[in-house]
Amino acid sequence: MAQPVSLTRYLVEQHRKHGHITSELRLLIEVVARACKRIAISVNKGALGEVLGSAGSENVQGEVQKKLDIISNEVLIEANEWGGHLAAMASEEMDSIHVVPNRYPQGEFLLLFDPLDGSSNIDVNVSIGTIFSVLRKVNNQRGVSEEDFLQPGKQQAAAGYCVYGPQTTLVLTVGDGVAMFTLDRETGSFVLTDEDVSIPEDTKEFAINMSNMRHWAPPVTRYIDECLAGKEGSRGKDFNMRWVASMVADVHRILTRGGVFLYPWDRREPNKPGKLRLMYEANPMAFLIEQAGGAATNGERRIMDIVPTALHERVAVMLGSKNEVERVTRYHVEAQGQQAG
Ligand SMILES: O=P(O)(O)OC[C@H]1O[C@](O)(COP(=O)(O)O)[C@@H](O)[C@@H]1O
Ligand SMILES: [Mg+2]
Ligand SMILES: [Mg+2]
Repeated sequence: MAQPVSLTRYLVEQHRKHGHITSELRLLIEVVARACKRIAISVNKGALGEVLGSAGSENVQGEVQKKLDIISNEVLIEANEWGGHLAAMASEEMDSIHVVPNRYPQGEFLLLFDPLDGSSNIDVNVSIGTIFSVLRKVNNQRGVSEEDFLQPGKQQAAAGYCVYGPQTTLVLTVGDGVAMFTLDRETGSFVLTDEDVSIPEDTKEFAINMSNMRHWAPPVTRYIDECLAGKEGSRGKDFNMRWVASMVADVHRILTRGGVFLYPWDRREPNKPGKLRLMYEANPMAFLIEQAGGAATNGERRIMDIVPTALHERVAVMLGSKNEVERVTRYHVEAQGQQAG
């Protein structure tokens, strides 16, 4: 039987054989993976570890923080502060960037994360996760500032997530396809369990929070109405629906068996482009999805082409099986054309 391939060996091969990553980036990814293992331990303890429930505080976006949001954020900050060639970090749970102190020469990477995605699922024992994105610090002549982070997603050096579900699975791209690693709890290492992940171009499964239906824009209503009409409608096939309400779990399903995920703009908060965060959620997931042959747009344009103007910027998200994402994007473009005409 072939020897299992650990995350470390996979990264060493990406570095040595394929020249895709530097040893500094390899180290950084290993530190993030180690932090995810520690978060997985807290998640698994649940009520025994007193990690469930609210922390009684709010984050910069005005959302109530769960204890596990804060614990996961601290674990990631602590692990990466000394661990891996970083200039600074940014997190969904922190108001502003965290500059890595006193390092000479200054680290060349920027790390962004949603430390705990799917917070509403923590207390009910449903899959949650950590999402991360790595950028390069473009200008190394001066100190680091928030401005350094405002790069489009296409400039990501690496991205991934770790889903804490029935298995703990780390999913990673360094721009050379998507690989999945399952945590072997007996040995404590992430083992390569899937490589060259590929999303089918067509699907019969969509993911959207249907309770927001009355607030959607017409192109989203049109797309979902057609799915719901099934065999008898214009699509000529029946669709299934799934909504975990943890983006990591919904994206993991799509990377595993295809599907389309929509979190569109809606009328509840009309001044916000969407609910999900561009830098911590949409960009890393878009990178993974594109690397697996899928597509990711905000209904108008490729997510990874958007140049952010603020760290905590929000965005509408449509991602997954290519033909479905192209269809719902086309509906948005057609609706704009009608408005303009
Ligand atoms: O409860 P809703 O509105 O359906 O939102 C679910 C979405 O919110 C999120 O939970 C937001 O993530 P956080 O838990 O990191 O705030 C996404 O993971 C998910 O897709
Ligand atoms: Mg999230
Ligand atoms: Mg979160």
